[in-house]
Amino acid sequence: MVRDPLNDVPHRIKDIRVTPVAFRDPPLLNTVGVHEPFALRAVVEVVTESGLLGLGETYGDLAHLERLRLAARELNGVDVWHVQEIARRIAVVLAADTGKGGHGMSGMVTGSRTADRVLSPFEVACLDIQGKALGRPVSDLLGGAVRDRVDYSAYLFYKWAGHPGAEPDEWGAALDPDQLVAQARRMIDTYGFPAIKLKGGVLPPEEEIEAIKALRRAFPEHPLRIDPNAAWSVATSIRVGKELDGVIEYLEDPTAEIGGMARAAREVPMPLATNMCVVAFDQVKSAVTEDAVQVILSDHHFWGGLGRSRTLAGVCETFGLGLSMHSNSHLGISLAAMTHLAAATPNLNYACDTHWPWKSPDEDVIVPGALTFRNGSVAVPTAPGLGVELDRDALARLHEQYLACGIRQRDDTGYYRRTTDPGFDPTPPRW
Ligand SMILES: O=C([O-])[C@@H](O)[C@@H](O)[C@H](O)[C@@H](O)C(=O)[O-]
Ligand SMILES: [Mg+2]
Repeated sequence: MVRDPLNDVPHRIKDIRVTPVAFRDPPLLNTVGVHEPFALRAVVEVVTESGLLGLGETYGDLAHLERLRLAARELNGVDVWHVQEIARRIAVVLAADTGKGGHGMSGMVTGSRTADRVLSPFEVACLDIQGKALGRPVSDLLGGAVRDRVDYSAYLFYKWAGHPGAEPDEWGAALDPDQLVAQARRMIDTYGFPAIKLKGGVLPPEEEIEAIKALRRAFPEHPLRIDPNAAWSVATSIRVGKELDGVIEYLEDPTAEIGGMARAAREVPMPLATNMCVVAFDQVKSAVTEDAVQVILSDHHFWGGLGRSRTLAGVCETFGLGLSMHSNSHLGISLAAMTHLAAATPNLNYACDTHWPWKSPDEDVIVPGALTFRNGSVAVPTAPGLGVELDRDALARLHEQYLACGIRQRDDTGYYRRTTDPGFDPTPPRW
C-alpha cells in the first residue's frame, strides 16, 4: 500500500458528496441558441479517512449528476494516489452507459468520452488531496509550474440586453460591431486580457467578419480568434478564412467533423483549432493524418482530468500541434484547476479561454481572494492542493438556487425556441 511519506497515514476515500449548484448567467448567444438565466455546475467533495478534503467541479446536467453519484459509490476505500484504479472502477460502472445526454454543452460537444467526463472531478479532487498531504500545489504534482501567472483571453459573446421579460443586465446588448467593441473594451479595461475570442456562428458570417475587423481596428495588438462552433459549411469556412487572412491567430471549429476541417484547412491561411472534432484520444490519429487541425483546445473536464490533459499536451508536442484551452461557464474550483494545468504545461502557448467575466463576482463556491485577474492573468496558487477553499454558506446558497431555478440540463436551443423562435433549427451548417 502507498503510504503518506510525511506521516504514514493512507488517504483512502471515505466519503464523496456531489452537490449541484446554479449561478446567474446572462443571455449569451451561440449557434445552438442562448444561455438560460442560470448555468449549472456540480461540486464534488472527496473526503479521506485521514480527514483531508479534495474539491472538483464539473457539469451539472441531471444525467451527468446521476453518473457522478453512480461512480462515487464505487470509490470508497480507494487510495487517492491510485487515480488509475479510480478510472478503472468508473469505466467498469459506466460500461453499459450509452453516453446520451448530460454533456453540459447543449449539444455542441458530443464526442467526448462519458467515462472521462465523470473521472475528471474525482481526479482533480484527488490531486487536491495529494497536494494537501504533501504540502505542495497541484502544479507541482503535474511537473511543476513553468510560469507563475496564466494568461486568459477576453471571451466576447453576442448577447441580448437582458433575459426576455427581465431588466437589462450590466453588460447590455451586443448585436453589432460597435457594441462588441464596447464589450471588449469594458472586459479588457476590467481584467486586462491580452487576447480576444469572439463566439461566432450567431449572425451571418459577413456580419461576424465585420465585427472581427472592427475589433482589429480597436485593438491592433491583441491576438484575435473567432469560434462559430461548426456553424459554417466548408465553402463558407474557406471564404471567411481567406477574408480574415492576417487578422486572426486561429480559426476555431469553423465547420463540422475531421473531414470537413481537413478540407477547410487545405485552403485557409491560418491554423484551424478545435474543441469539437478532437475531444478524445482516439480522434487524434485521423486528425493528424488528415492534417485537419493545427491547434487543439484541451479541457480537463472532458479529457479526463489534469493528468490526461498533460498527456494530451505531450501528444500535441509530438505531432507539432498547437495547444490552447477551452472553457464553459464555470466557478472558482475549475478556474483553479485550469490555472494549475496551464502553469504546468510548457507548450500551452495561447491565452486560455474563460467564461469568468460572465459570472457575477458575488456568486461562487470558493472563499474569495485566492484567484484574481491582473493584466489578464491569474497567479498560480502556491498553497497546498488547488489552493482554494470551499465556502460552505455559498455552496448552500447556490444549491438552493439550483433547487429553485427548475433547470436540470443545459438547453440553449430549447430556451431560444421558447423565448424567441419556436421554429429555430440549429442543425449545421447554418451558413
Ligand atoms: O458557452 C457557450 O455558449 C460556448 O459556446 C461553449 O458552450 C462552447 O463549448 C465553448 O466555449 C467553445 O469554445 O466551443
Ligand atoms: Mg470552441
